[in-house]
Amino acid sequence: MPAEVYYDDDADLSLIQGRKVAVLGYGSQGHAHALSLRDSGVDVRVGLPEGSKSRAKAEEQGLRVLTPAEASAEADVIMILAPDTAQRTLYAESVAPHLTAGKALFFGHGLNIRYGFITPPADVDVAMVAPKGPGHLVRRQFVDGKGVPCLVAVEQDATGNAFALALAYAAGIGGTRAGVIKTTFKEETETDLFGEQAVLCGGASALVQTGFEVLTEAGYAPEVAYFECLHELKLIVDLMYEGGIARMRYSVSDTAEYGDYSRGPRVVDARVKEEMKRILAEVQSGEFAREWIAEDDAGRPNFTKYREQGASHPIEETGKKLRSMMSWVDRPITETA
Ligand SMILES: NC(=O)C1=CN([C@@H]2O[C@H](COP(=O)(O)OP(=O)(O)OC[C@H]3O[C@@H](n4cnc5c(N)ncnc54)[C@H](OP(=O)(O)O)[C@@H]3O)[C@@H](O)[C@H]2O)C=CC1
Ligand SMILES: CC[C@](O)(C(C)=O)C(=O)O
Ligand SMILES: [Mg+2]
Ligand SMILES: [Mg+2]
Repeated sequence: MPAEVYYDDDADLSLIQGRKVAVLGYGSQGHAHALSLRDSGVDVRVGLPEGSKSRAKAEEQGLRVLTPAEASAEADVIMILAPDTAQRTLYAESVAPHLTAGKALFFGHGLNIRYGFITPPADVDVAMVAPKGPGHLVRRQFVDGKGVPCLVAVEQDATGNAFALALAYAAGIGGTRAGVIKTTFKEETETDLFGEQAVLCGGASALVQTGFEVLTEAGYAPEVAYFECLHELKLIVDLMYEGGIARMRYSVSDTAEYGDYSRGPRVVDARVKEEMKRILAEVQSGEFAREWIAEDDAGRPNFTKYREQGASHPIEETGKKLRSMMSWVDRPITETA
């Protein structure tokens, strides 16, 4: 069944302009939501712990910063944009005591609701506004008068108005300029986790690193391998983004197109598809979510090791050198914050 899509004309921005909104967290998503809501005429406060390094940034950008508990007490729409692993404790200590009947609890990703780490009371609205893109792009698009498409879902509709309120919130961050798709917490959470693990982050990183290793181990220059396996990937993905895989195949040489058809399925073969299915099953059963929360509770020993290994991969050193020669590429990721 095709998804239902909503645009600016379907949203009533005044619904969110008439509420007090607390954005808890001021990272990638938090800064984009808080600044864009404010610019859309919404009464916003940011909730951050006393020692948070994000406090100074939010204040510098003209936002009122309170503790998460103070912000939750004051607001009637509370958007949780702290890291997924911090949300359980943040909710229990600072949000739940102030979550009185008729308030709305919003999320940017459904993990804590989907896997039962947070169970809100029955008399509040529970909804999600999840931009399908990184927060810095969400903000940049909004400032440019455009928007990043969002997913909107309602888990609990205590007031009968939860979807309209979520749609208004999505309009406030530019989402309805691009299109908002109605989904469920289950669908958003499971597809988001699968997508970032198997394709977007895990799959793509492993593909790039492995291609780079094969070329450099065979004696080719790391700089040439970097261009082939990482730099040009953006150019290829941009073509897919603009017009699908067909547009990319139209634009590359016939030689590349034949290599794509005849060799690509040998790289991502039936074994890889089976592994993707196992990854999806771990997401659906909650095995991944429980593993990740336990990893965080234990102080992230594996995460830290993986991060160090990734940072010391030879492709990073080569990339750093090459990107410094390309001024248009080497720009800070926090430029919108
Ligand atoms: N990154 C993205 O683009 C996307 C993220 N999401 C979802 O959005 C949510 C936020 O993720 P993301 O923006 O990446 O997070 P970030 O890690 O970028 O930022 C987290 C923010 O929360 C603050 N924070 C940490 N602990 C607490 C706490 N206990 N109370 C309040 N604030 C706290 C951090 O402050 P400090 O500076 O002190 O660390 C920081 O400002 C997640 O649910 C994620 O899955 C959804 C779509 C895309
Ligand atoms: C692809 C990663 C993501 O799901 C996102 C930016 O949408 C995330 O969790 O950061
Ligand atoms: Mg995502
Ligand atoms: Mg995600």
